[in-house]
Amino acid sequence: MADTVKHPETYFSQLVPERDAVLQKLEAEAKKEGIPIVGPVVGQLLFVLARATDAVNILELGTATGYSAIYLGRACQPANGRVLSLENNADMAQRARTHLDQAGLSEVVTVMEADGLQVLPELDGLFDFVFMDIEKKDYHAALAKLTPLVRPGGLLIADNTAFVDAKKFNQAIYTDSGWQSVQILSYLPMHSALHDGLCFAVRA
Ligand SMILES: C[S@@+](CC[C@H](N)C(=O)[O-])C[C@H]1O[C@@H](n2cnc3c(N)ncnc32)[C@H](O)[C@@H]1O
Repeated sequence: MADTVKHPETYFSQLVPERDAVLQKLEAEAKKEGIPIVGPVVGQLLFVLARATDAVNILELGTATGYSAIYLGRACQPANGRVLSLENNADMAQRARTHLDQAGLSEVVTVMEADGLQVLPELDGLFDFVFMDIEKKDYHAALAKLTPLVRPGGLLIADNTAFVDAKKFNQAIYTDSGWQSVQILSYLPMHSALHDGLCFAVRA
């Protein structure tokens, strides 16, 4: 059997991607204020997947201060893509807009102050890529509303699916023939909850 590194958590923590000054500032604020941002590993994962899937029409549910939106915006910017990010807290939405401006992404990412559950049925267009990171108890209701907005072959990523509140969503996407999904349980260095889950699903 092949040798594996002795302490994978320590080892992979040394390989966490570098961040620029704006992202580092948001990480410091998140730590100080207890804001549950995705952190640099999931952020880079979103970037890689959005870039790899050539996503140009991206939807995010749950902006907070704009940390994950920066990764999504940077992923689609070269292809002239756009991100619509929904945030129901007015103060957070405003902070995110300021940060996205500082990151040079104000033309790429639109932060809409709205309750995702209410506004989803009113949205037009088909999205290539959706990142869901709102209250986990609302994932199940959000799934029904966002499904018609995802193009066939589009990707849905849901964060924190190891939270008990996400179980109804997990069961629904597992059994829904309209989605092909997979859940990963992983050590994610600098992720908000170290031994958490992530769901990846592609629209049939
Ligand atoms: C986990 S944080 C988002 C973190 C962000 N994705 C990041 O990694 O930088 C969740 C955010 O979703 C917002 N939120 C919760 N329920 C929502 C809803 N129904 N519609 C829109 N935003 C919601 C909260 O106010 C909070 O700012």
